[in-house]
This record gives sequence, structure tokens and C-alpha cells, in this order.
Amino acid sequence: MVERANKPKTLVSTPGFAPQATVTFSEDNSRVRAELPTGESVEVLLHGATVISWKDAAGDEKLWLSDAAKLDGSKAVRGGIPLVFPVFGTAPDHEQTKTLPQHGFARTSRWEFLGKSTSEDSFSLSSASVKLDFGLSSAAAGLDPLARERWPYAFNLIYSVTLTRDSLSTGLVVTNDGEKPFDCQVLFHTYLRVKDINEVAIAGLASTPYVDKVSPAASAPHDDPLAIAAETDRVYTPASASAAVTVSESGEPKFRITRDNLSDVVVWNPWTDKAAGMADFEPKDGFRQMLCIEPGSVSGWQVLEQGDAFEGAQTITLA
Ligand SMILES: O=P(O)(O)OC[C@H]1O[C@@H](O)[C@H](O)[C@@H](O)[C@@H]1O
Repeated sequence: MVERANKPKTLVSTPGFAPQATVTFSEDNSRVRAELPTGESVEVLLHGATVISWKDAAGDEKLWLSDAAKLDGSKAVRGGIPLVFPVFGTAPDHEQTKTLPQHGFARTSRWEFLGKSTSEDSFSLSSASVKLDFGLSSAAAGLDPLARERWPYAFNLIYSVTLTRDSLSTGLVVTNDGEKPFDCQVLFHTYLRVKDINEVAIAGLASTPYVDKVSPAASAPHDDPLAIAAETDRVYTPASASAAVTVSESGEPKFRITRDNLSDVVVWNPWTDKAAGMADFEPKDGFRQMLCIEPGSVSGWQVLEQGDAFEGAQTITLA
């Protein structure tokens, strides 16, 4: 069931049925928050359709958000899950996207909230879930003006954020609504929150080819697990598209990340010097509490002809 956005959303519960999720807007309409009857929550800023918070039932935050992140629409958000489209990084040699800013314009556009979906037949609290849908198109008023100027294609994006008791999924559908074909890349730039990066181990990328953006000469596949002890910026392309990446801390599994139709996984941590150089990165030693695991389709280009669609998704499960 999809409901249009009437604000504020309130809980509707039918006798005999399990209560449904609540969906509410902030006073200034800048963000939407969904909460399951059991207490898990997710918050999405319309600016960039950026997920800025994901909490479990105990209120523990699962995503890292910089204390200096701009949430007023003046800049892409430093933290949460910024959405990368239609270019990952910059692509000076790619004719269609070479003038676009780093990571494109999806994260700097204001998206429209399209509505929520819940499972009506959920008799049990344990199976409760809520999906929030957001839209952005080439005709949208909220589109970053740079996009209109520098990327003259007719496109439509639907972004879905689904919260269950133990997982968060994000999925993007890109459609070419125009006559001109276009190339695009997609990535979910997820900032996972950890307690101490020194205790973190990443499994599932063993023997996987990757491009090392920090030391391009040192891109030899490694054994499991991967530890982070310096600036790390790598684009992995696992042979198996469905293989999970698991993040453990102090020997305990913490997050399990799976991909749907996304060939690549970026692993990023800015470490001391890069964090010091980012004005919106606070506290400066916050890189010790974060790790970006970013599923995407970025090592090549999705080529969409008129009417074509591309769909990709990630699911992060609490392990
Ligand atoms: O500062 P930005 O534009 O949010 O990008 C952060 C990082 O994003 C990562 O995805 C890239 O691999 C890094 O190279 C980049 O530095």
C-alpha cells in the first residue's frame, strides 16, 4: 500500500492487527522519519534523499554523521548515506559527465517524498517494515541547477529506503525518459558507525581485484580479513555479484552488506590527513568511528537508451 505524503503521518492501528510504522515530517519539511512499532527508526533528508540516521530499537545509531555536516541544503551531507549519481568521483575523460561535480548531483538536489509503503498483513511485530520512496527527475523543481546546465538528459530516479527490524535497504531505479541515450554510474556512499576502527575487520573481499586510489601501484588482491590502519580508498569488483561483505568489530560480526545488481564495493576511510582537510568533517578524529562500505556500479558505465531502466540496491543487515 502506498500513501501519498500527508503531513504529519500518524500511526494507524487496526484492532487485531499489529501496529504499523509511523512516518512523520520535521516542522520545516526538510526531513522525513519512519519508526517501526518496535522502536527502530530511519531519518531521510530531502536534500539529496540522504539517509542521516538509522537506529536500532535501543536507540543505537548505526550510521556516522559528521558534527559539521551541512543539513541545510548548501552542500552534500558528510555522513549517513549520500547517493552518488550519475558519476562516481569525477570523470575528466568521459564526455557526458566531465563537467559534473564530484559524485554528481543526486546528493545536492532536493528530492520529493513520494509516499510510504507498509505490509498490511503484518500480524506480527517481528515482520514489520516500512518503505519510503523519493523521486527526482530532469523536470523537478528541486534539481541542482548544475545538472540542468551540464547534463541535458531526460531522466527519472526513484529511490527507496526500507527499514526492517534488523536491516536497512536502499535501492535506486534510473529510467531514461528521453530520446538521447545516457551513461551513468550509481553508488550508495554508506558511512557505517563503528566504535574503534582499529578493532574493525572486513571479510568478503579476499582475492578480489581492486583499484587502489591511494597507491595505484599496490593493488594486489589480499587475504581476508581487511584491516584499516591508514587512508584507504579502493574500488573492489568481486567476482560474485551476490557475495556479502561482513564488517566485524572486536571479533563480533556487526554489519552484513549484500548487493543486488551492483558490481562494485568501494572501501573508504580518509584517516588523519584527509579528515583534517575536510571542513565539514568533525570531530577531526571521527575517522576512527567510521568506515565507508559503498556498494555501486562504478567501474564501468550503465548505458541507458530511451525507455531503458537500471535498478540496483544494497541491504545492510545487523549481524
Ligand atoms: O568528499 P566527497 O566528495 O564526499 O568524497 C569522499 C570520498 O568518496 C569515496 O567514495 C571516494 O572513493 C573517495 O575518493 C572520496 O574522497
